[in-house]
Amino acid sequence: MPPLSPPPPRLMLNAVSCMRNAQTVLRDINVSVHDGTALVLTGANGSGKTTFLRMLAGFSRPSAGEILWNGHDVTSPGVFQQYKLQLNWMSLKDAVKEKLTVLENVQWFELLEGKHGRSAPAVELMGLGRLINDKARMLSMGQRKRLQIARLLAIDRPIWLLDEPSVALDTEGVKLLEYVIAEHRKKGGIVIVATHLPIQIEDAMSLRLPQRFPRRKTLVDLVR
Ligand SMILES: Nc1ncnc2c1ncn2[C@@H]1O[C@H](COP(=O)(O)OP(=O)(O)OP(=O)(O)O)[C@@H](O)[C@H]1O
Repeated sequence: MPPLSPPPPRLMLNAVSCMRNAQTVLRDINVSVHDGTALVLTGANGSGKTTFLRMLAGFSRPSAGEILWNGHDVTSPGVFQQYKLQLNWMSLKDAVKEKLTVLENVQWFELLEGKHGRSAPAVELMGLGRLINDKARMLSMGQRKRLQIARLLAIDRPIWLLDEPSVALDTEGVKLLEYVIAEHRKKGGIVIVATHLPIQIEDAMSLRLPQRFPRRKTLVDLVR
């Protein structure tokens, strides 16, 4: 029997560029992402990390190149409908509904997904069990972030797009985030993270986006 060829990447970016506000933010990006892997995006403020995630989420289209999911261009209408059901997008805007309880905030998304029974364990895992019936408006910033992560777990889609997921989390919260990322990958899930803060993600691929404009001297340079 001939040697088996490795499986094709689940996601592939071929020479992708992306414009925002008539300016090229991302230029000629090539990345292959297989099941169970993680990609960490780093780079200076404004280098395009959020733009990268937004483009993968389908909010912006590539201005050049192609994004392939299972070998199909995600911008094709038939493909996009299926592709977007694979995605779980966690942005800095937390979409927490203040008048609902912590549990209802997670269940709301779970129900939309046609699933049930995952919300309470997810809330417990994220250390919010004591607050499960409290109104979400009572939550601190870090607790709101934990609630967002509980939603990821309850919705349980394969491709996670996480924009600064550890902002506002305490040390235990970051450990929980690292744990849920590792568990998701063990199940074959994909995690793409934009971050400035160190997160321990084993064997993650790293993509550092270049600074977009030559840097001008700042007050910090002058002080140095
Ligand atoms: N809504 C918008 N409309 C037009 N241009 C935008 C918009 N949001 C961001 N940009 C521009 O796109 C570029 C990349 O922004 P982006 O938010 O992707 O960077 P980032 O790497 O995520 O930055 P940060 O580290 O500050 O979060 C920036 O130069 C910014 O000015």
